[in-house]
Amino acid sequence: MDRKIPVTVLSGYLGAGKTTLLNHLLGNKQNLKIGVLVNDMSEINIDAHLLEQGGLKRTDEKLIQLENGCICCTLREDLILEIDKLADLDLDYIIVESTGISEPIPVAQSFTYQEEVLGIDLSAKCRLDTMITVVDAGRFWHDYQSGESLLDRQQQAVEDDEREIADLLLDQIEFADVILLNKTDLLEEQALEQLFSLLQTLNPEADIHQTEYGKIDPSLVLDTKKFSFDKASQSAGWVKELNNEHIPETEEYGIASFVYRKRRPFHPERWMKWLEEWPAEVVRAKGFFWLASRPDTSGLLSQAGQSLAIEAAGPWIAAYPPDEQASLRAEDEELEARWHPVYGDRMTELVFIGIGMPKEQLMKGLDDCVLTDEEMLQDSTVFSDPLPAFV
Ligand SMILES: Nc1nc2c(ncn2[C@@H]2O[C@H](COP(=O)(O)OP(=O)(O)OP(=O)(O)O)[C@@H](O)[C@H]2O)c(=O)[nH]1
Repeated sequence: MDRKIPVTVLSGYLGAGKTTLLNHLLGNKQNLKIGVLVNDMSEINIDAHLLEQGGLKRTDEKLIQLENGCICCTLREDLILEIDKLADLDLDYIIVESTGISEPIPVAQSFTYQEEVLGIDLSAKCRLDTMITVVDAGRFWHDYQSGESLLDRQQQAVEDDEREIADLLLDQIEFADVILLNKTDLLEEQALEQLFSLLQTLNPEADIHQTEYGKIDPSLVLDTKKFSFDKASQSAGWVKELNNEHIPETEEYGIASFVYRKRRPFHPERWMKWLEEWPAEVVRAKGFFWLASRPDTSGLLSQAGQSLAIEAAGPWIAAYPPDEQASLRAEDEELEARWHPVYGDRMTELVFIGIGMPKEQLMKGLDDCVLTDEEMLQDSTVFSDPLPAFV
């Protein structure tokens, strides 16, 4: 194979307008021979005439529906198998419409390595070109703030799928190369501009376009050469803030972000209380925290809408035996640069993105959660810790 087939993957929550966009692209594809992989839990609703007529020859087009119904990590084998089949046809382009509940990262990963069980290496035949996420302007806030899981809505991929809808929406937004803010007809101008600015803050690397019924110039979403795995993993606004690349603020709509950095641990009870009274203005928060009662392990906090999760982010290097600490510091310049003579790498670094956030007040509230000078002298075991165990 002398040329790798470019692939565009469409993501977006259920009903956002993926199929509408796909139909639009198929109807405006000029002379491209496009293979389509639809992975839809509901019935396929691509206009039949777009596949049969409109210059698309049956042999050129292939429409495959995955029987298991969903492109998720568990079902990735099906996806790889079917794209591999498509790639053997004489196609110019492949478009994959993933289900509204699939996470984009596992889908993108399928294009980057040799799948062991199947022995298929898609990266030899295909090139992931663009990850598009379609956002429903009319429903975004409703879904994001709903506090519901896929399970609540009976939309889970597998029986015990407890993913929160807000987390899924964010994964899809933060990993995209191109975001289509679709259904712009359903939102007032002002609210639309605000949502547009928020999307820019959540993913400063993405191209964002406003669309109605997915009507977009195909060259903005096909063969853009925008995808790179490393770039996509680093494009989220919170990652940029943590890396000290401050995202420009859009004063007009009150959208702002800041990082809270502190080389003092949180008092578990005061931190828990702060989490329980989560400020409504914060739309997205993510980062690492140091908890006084758990001096060996760093915590990872991730909030999206009503969904708030904490988990272990790995051991603090400062909890390692001194010789191991020394060798790790010698190997890792970045670690060495932020090493503190007393606390080592232990510190809190949390990014907050929100609308109309009272930054000073929030910073003050967080400062009140960290240990006082007196408490700093106490042993980690004296603090009662109501937070859930790290997993
Ligand atoms: N008002 C309005 N409706 C739209 C727009 N784009 C799509 N729709 C409608 O929204 C509904 C869902 O669109 P689809 O394209 O099927 O959405 P989808 O993302 O493919 O949905 P799933 O496959 O269920 O995940 C359809 O009734 C569309 O006609 C738009 O810009 N404005």
